[in-house]
Amino acid sequence: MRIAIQGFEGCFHQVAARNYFGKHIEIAPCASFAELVKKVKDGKEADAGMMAIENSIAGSILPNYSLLKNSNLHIVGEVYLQINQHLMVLPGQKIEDIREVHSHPMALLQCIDFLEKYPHIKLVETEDTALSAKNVRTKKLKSTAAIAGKLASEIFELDIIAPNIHTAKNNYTRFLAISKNGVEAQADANKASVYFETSNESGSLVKVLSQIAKEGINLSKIQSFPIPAKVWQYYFHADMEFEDLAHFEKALKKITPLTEHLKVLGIYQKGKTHA
Ligand SMILES: O=C(O)C(=O)C[C@]1(C(=O)O)C=C[C@@H](O)C=C1
Repeated sequence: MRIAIQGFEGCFHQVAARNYFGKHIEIAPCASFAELVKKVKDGKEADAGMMAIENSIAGSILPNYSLLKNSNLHIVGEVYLQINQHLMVLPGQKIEDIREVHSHPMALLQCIDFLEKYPHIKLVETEDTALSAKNVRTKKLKSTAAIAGKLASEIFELDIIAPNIHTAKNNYTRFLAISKNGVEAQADANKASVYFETSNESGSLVKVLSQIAKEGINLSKIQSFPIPAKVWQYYFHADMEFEDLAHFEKALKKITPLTEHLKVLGIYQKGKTHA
């Protein structure tokens, strides 16, 4: 299988893709999330994709929700990956020599408490963690450090001068497995992602949420987004956990009349939240 990922050799998406799809996949690297979605959609270079959606420290990757909604791709699964961020440099460099730190914006956000201790160091956002590490090595960037995972430090032979610099010990990123053609929901599926709109009147969202609770569904995430064409109106993305497919289908029937434009993005099996 060819799996499109955001990032390049040694990045966290690669690890997530291997964990989910298996060791023998072929990776189709992409410089942005938009390119990832495009590759999965046109299907010439990728059969499926792996896309980060939220992180336990830095929060939701908001543009990815809109990318998903607009692409008509399907969510077929999820994977949670523990993320350990390290500060790495060319051998011999010390923290006092560093003037710039390069990494993916989500990785920089995960390490913001550490980075605030060095206000003179410039933060530079890049396509991904591993590419930042690669650039330090191939361009011989002496006063530049990269924030990336251990795998990248090994591939690009960089020294870790500050290990585990993410703000909280438990740092997890949730990734979604996405595909052009949805797979038929399995009877043992226990999670679904949907989006919907509600009318802009008092209590309309509460009615939906109460119905979800009444049906015994666990709402594991809800996120609101502006609807670009309708100023100050919002749509909602909701992740729901349930017992089995029949349980979800029953609840969905009750929720649908309370919403507008409801769409199921995927029905899949919940990923393991701890390594
Ligand atoms: O830069 C990488 O290594 C990535 O795979 C990207 C990414 C992200 O998009 O959130 C993946 C996991 C980590 O949260 C940090 C960065």
